[in-house]
Amino acid sequence: MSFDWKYLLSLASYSEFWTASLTVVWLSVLTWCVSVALGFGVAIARTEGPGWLRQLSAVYIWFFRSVPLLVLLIFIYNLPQMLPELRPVLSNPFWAGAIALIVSEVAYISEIHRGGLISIDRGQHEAAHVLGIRSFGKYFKIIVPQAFRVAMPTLSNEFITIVKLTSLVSVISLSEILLVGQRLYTRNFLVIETLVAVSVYYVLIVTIFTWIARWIENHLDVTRRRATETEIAKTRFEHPVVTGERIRKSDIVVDLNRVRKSFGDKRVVNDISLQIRSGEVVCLIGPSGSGKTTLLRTINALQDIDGGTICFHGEDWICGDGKYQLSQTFRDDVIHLGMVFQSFNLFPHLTVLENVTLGPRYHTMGSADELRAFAMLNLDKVGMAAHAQKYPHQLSGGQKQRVAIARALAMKPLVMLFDEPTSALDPEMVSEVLQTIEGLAAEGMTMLIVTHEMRFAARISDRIIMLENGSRVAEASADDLRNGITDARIRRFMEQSQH
Ligand SMILES: Nc1ncnc2c1ncn2[C@@H]1O[C@H](COP(=O)(O)OP(=O)(O)OP(=O)(O)O)[C@@H](O)[C@H]1O
Repeated sequence: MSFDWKYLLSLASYSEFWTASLTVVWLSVLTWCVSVALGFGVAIARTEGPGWLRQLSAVYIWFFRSVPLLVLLIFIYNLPQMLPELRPVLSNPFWAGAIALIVSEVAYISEIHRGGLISIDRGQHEAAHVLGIRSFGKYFKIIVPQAFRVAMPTLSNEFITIVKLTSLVSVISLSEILLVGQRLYTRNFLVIETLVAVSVYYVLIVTIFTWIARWIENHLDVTRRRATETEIAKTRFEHPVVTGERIRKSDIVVDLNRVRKSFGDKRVVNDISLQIRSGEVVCLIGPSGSGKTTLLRTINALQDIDGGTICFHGEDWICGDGKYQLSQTFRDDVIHLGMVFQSFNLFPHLTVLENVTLGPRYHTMGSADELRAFAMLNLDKVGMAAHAQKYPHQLSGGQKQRVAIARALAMKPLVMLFDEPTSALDPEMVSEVLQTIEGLAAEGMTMLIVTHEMRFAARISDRIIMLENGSRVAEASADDLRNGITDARIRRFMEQSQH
């Protein structure tokens, strides 16, 4: 028996195949889109939810990955026998098929999303925290877009799997491509030719969607975008003083009282009390591992404490005595503490301008035009206005850190916390960041800075506090800094660090 080419070619214009192809496309797109959306919910519940929700999502994933799709299809299609009220929906093979596919795919796709979610650096969550962006906004604007980009190649692969899985829906009589083919060859017995045509229709669909997926992947990949510099008229920005003139006020902005923190058996912060007054610049110095970063991070609750209390502007803020507790206003007020991280923690999927406006826009701190203007003003202050339309990967380390400073300033903070802002920078980029911080000090910004840059610390500080093994061991006052540091321990440490 010879291969019937003429018959095969005639199937190219067989309208039932085209109708069935549209059904397959519609069913696959619907399944993929709904499963991608619901899968995110399950993945977030599995990674971040309370214990019971994590368990529930784990059981869902385990169960529906174990049940064969064919069994699920037949079960759902026949469910109206038990629950007749479901008949209007489930007696339609398209909807029964779509529901079975979605229920099964959510289990698989949520695991793909989980891979994307756990690949996102912890620093992204921390940056959202210090900008006061709460869970929903954080996931919607920061985490999910990045996780989606990471998961996209596997998700597009899953789409192709779904296209092929739709052929199983023929068991509940949905007229998809395979069923149309089966009906044909049971009439004409041209099995091979008909199955070749069936395959060609599937290949066509998969090819078109592979192109579309590649286009989406490329579109989401910001590293492919060209860097564009923004033309800036030099006189355009007026720089208001950030926190008023540099006057020593008596009001205490941050007040730490006997703060303690241990990791396991190791006491990392040991009964530290520290007051920072408005307009004051305090540097924390000390050997590596002495607890400087941990102490700084307790102030905005990036790190919890085991004991002691922290007040912000005279109000109870964090309590570590007994059960660790944040004040009721903490979530609203945390935006008044600007934070600059060692590793910048810029949002890589957003432009420089979008990075700086994200927090103020989330908190509706003004109209879009006002926020854009204020962001440009802050970018100009740190010398980055010309780079407003670039993405973080298009910047040097020093430039990234200056954008991070502008992002913190855009929230109009009352105090800025710097966690070793130059440690991740090449030596030639350190000075540009230090100059920016010195500019803020000159404007009267209240700052607490963890640094290993001793000359900078001596130049900029009103006070230097030295930690060792988690304890506050020495202090250099404003007088000391003006007239020469008398404390031998600080002097020795600063001299050693400069060599
Ligand atoms: N999440 C954590 N879990 C366990 N141990 C931690 C954690 N964070 C910090 N530590 C430990 O706490 C100690 C103090 O760390 P911290 O980063 O506060 O020191 P540091 O003075 O800032 O050091 P460096 O100057 O090197 O950054 C170190 O021994 C560190 O290993």
